[in-house]
Amino acid sequence: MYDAFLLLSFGGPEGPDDVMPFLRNVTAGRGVPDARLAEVAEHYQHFGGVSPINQQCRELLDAVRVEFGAHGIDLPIYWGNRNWDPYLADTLARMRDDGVRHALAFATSAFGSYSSCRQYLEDIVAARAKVGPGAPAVDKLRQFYDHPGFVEPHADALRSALDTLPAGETRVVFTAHSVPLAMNRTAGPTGDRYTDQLTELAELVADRAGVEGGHDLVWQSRSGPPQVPWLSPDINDHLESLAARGVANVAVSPIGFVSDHMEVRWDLDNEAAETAKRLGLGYARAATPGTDPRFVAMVRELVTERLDPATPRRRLGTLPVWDTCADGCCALPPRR
Ligand SMILES: CC1=C(CCC(=O)O)c2cc3nc(cc4[nH]c(cc5[nH]c(cc1n2)c(C)c5CCC(=O)O)c(CCC(=O)O)c4C)C(CCC(=O)O)=C3C
Ligand SMILES: [Fe+2]
Repeated sequence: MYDAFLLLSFGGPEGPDDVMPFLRNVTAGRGVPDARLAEVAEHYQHFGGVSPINQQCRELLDAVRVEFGAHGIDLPIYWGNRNWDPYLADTLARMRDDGVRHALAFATSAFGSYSSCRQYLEDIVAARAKVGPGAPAVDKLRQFYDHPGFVEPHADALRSALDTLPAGETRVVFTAHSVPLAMNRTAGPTGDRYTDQLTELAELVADRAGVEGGHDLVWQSRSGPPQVPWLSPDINDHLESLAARGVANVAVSPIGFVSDHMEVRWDLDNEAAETAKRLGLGYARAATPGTDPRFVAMVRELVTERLDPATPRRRLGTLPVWDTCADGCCALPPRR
């Protein structure tokens, strides 16, 4: 039934001149103030205008190709992005030309919510419409927030980060991309699925990393106009509270991310690390899954379970997951 694999990702600039056009693609019609765009543009320019996400996608594709080969999965592999080259519509046109009829898509986000799930489904619809007759059908793989191939690399990375910290009271801080409160309210079939999944994932990772004495879940990389409420606290504000409480060290686990996106490289490795330094907090940031063999095997398992319904569907969490999202699930929240 399925005849191709598609990596569906966010996309990112590949040089200084790409940065502003990329940011305009991301924020078209989203009401993000120019001042915020200028600030984020600067983050990208610190890296020569190159987002780390593209290289990470290429590495994941290479690893998936090897993994498929080792497990006899004979699907051609494609890559298409929402916001930058290779654009999804161009990829779908190429797939049509290659004779692809029905692809399985792995999106580089583990969670529900408009930004992390529904928007990818809309990207598929829009790209198919642009390609027109003969565009391949594309089915997105299930949300993998609680798959052991995602949980275990995060847990091991947290353990390693904890092991680098000096003596003293250490707090484990899980972090994910903030979203508008209204977006969390429409996440999943009954709302709040984004925060519920992250809350459960934080517990799964903390358990497996042997964390004792509790942990926090906080938010980062807030965008949008200041009068719109987003998930809080922000990680930097939270570090202030921890320092005020006399905590000596923080181990930061970016469970909201599959790889070291700009939000990890800049907002954590630079901004949050500086905040910690200013406050005299010891700081260690845990690695993201990237191309951890368990994460790559997870991608293959998610494909296999769709090719062969007899395949066990591994997961550790308790919230419902499904293959096909209902209409209106993770809807775009109303703008005020
Ligand atoms: C939930 C979520 C994820 C995680 C799930 C997932 O992975 O999908 C995510 C990922 C990413 N977000 C990214 C980049 C950006 N996100 C922006 C803006 C926004 N993100 C939002 C949410 C999310 N974003 C939202 C609600 C906005 C406001 C505008 C809107 O409603 O859409 C902006 C505009 C400037 C700004 O930050 O204001 C940029 C540049 C990159 C690429 C990074 C790289 O280059 O490595 C990645 C992986
Ligand atoms: Fe984003």
